[in-house]
Formats: sequence, C-alpha cells, structure tokens
Amino acid sequence: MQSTLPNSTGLTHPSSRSLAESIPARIAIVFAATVFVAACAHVSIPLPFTPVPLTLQNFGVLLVGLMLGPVAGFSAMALYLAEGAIGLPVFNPHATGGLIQLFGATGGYLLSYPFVAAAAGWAFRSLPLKSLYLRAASAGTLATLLLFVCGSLWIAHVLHLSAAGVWIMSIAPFVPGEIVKIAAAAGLAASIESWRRA
Ligand SMILES: O=C(O)CCCC[C@@H]1SC[C@@H]2NC(=O)N[C@@H]21
Repeated sequence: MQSTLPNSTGLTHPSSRSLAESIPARIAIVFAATVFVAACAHVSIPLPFTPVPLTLQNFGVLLVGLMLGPVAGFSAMALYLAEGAIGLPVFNPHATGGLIQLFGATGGYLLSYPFVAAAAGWAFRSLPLKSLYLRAASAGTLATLLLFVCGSLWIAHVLHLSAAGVWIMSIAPFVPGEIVKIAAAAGLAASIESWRRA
C-alpha cells in the first residue's frame, strides 16, 4: 500500500524536506536518535527477580521508529547497538555493557531494536487507519509485540526458562508500562505529524 506519510523523515514541507534529506542532516538525525535512546535507557529500574529492568529505552525505540520511518529508524538502532557493542555507555547502566550485555540474557530485546523501530515506522506509514493517533498506537503495539517475542524467546533459551518463568521474568511485569509507553509515543508521534502537516 502507498505510504500516507510523505517521506522517511516524515517531513511535509518541501523546504524542510530538502534540508532534512541532505546527507549530513540525515546522519545528524540518526546520531541524535541514538543519543535519545541512550538517555531513555538510563531511566531504568532493576527488578530483584529478573535480569530484565523496567526502562524507558523501548519507549525511545518506538518513538524513533514512528518519527524517522523504517529505514532511518532501523539505521539509528543498528548504530545504537554498535555504540553499545564497543563499550559506549548507551545501554541501561545496571548491567555490564558492551558485547556481554548485547548477547546476555536481555540480548533478545536489544538485538530486536532495529527491527522494532523499522516495524513501528513501516506500520505507522502503512496501516489503513484514518486517525493518526490510532495508526501510531497500532504501529506501536505491533512493534512492541515483536519486541516481546524476540526478548522472551531469547531469555527462555539463555536461562532455560519454563513458560511460567518466561511470563514472570520477561513479560508480565512490563505490560502495564508498555501500555503507557505506547500511548505516549503514539500521542507524541501523531501530534508532531499533524503539526508538520498544518
Ligand atoms: O538494558 C538491556 O539490557 C535491555 C533491557 C530491555 C528491557 C525490556 S524492553 C521491553 C520491556 N519493558 C521494559 O520496561 N523492560 C523490558
């Protein structure tokens, strides 16, 4: 289906579009997105019964995907993982950082981020819903389902968890927060998009 949003950065006006589509501007936007997600990752609360923290990190991933679109969103999150892999302090600060964190118990969540951002951006531009907010919220929900499938399958494999263990350690504690994060990311993305169109 044809995209109903104008381009990969979502900008509508021709002058702002050409500015935002210059190569240096695209690189700056992608880099800024990694800084934003790193800042969100530092808002993390460790939980005593699971290695998976409560965090705003995935709110950042959703917003980046919704705002930048699938290509730039994927690129930004791939760069973010590369920054974390070389040891930059961009992941949640309560874990080891670097490759050990990237491929540790929470690696399924982290490694899914490029795909989660791409899914959010693609769905926001493609779902056949008139309301921008509903489209963004549905896109955020689909992307978050992908995030939890990847995160849960990974942790189940790494820690040899039963289905009940997976539910308790990697899904149930996070559901209420995810509803709030999706609603907030969708509200922001839809508001900014309608402001751009005005
Ligand atoms: O910092 C890490 O190593 C990854 C953290 C992943 C946290 C996941 S993302 C989805 C769910 N919601 C949360 O608040 N925490 C988990």
